[in-house]
Amino acid sequence: MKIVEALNLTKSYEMGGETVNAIQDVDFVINSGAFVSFVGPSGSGKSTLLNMIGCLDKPSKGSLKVDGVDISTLNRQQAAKFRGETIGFIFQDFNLIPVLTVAENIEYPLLMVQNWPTNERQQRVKTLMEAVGIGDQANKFPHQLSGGQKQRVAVARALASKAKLILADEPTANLDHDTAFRIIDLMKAMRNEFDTTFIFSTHDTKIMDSAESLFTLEDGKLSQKIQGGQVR
Ligand SMILES: Nc1ncnc2c1ncn2[C@@H]1O[C@H](COP(=O)(O)OP(=O)(O)OP(=O)(O)O)[C@@H](O)[C@H]1O
Repeated sequence: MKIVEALNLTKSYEMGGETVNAIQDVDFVINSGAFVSFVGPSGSGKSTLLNMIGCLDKPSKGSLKVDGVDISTLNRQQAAKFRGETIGFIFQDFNLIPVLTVAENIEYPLLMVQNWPTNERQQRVKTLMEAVGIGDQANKFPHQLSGGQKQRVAVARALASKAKLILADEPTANLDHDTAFRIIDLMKAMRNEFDTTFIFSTHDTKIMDSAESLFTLEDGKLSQKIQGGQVR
């Protein structure tokens, strides 16, 4: 099943009278359950592309379907609901809420977006903390954690509401090399365990080898794919 399908996808920005084509006429398909990376240098369009897949931004031209929904047809409210139900996010700077504990950070999307009963919520948080290897950190606050531990919390939070698709924009950019590999391995293990799809971006050529499918972006164009990805 296709989880993301892009056809002639283009995103342009107007800057001081000039048009910047951040993504230019890109076609690709990502299947459910894939572990995919978009790789490219700074400014190649990775964030622009992930923001569109995450329904945070709309295409200028072409079509983009996520879980079968043409995202350009959604208004702000519909996009927010769709995101909450379908997509989890992992950020390079972790984006944990500093005044909440580890367990509360993971629980947060279940409270804000989905109305789960208390006992199910707590069980879900416990399961995820154990799955990502932070079962003993539940009551710590983000500032008491290492970078790798913070990103483990963020991975658990992204999985909390059973998202079909997890988007991670440069998830290893603020981690040392070994920790970066461990986080990518963790994401892959979580893909297997929780039956979701992971799409991450990176400019790190060593990290990208961990992806099962790889798309290369250059100046907003998809120039290459390796392994199981499909560029049409
Ligand atoms: N809101 C915006 N307004 C104008 N131009 C933008 C905007 N967002 C991105 N761009 C331009 O689009 C191009 C792609 O940017 P994008 O942030 O997607 O690249 P990236 O590959 O994610 O880079 P990085 O690795 O540095 O985050 C760049 O030329 C950038 O300057």
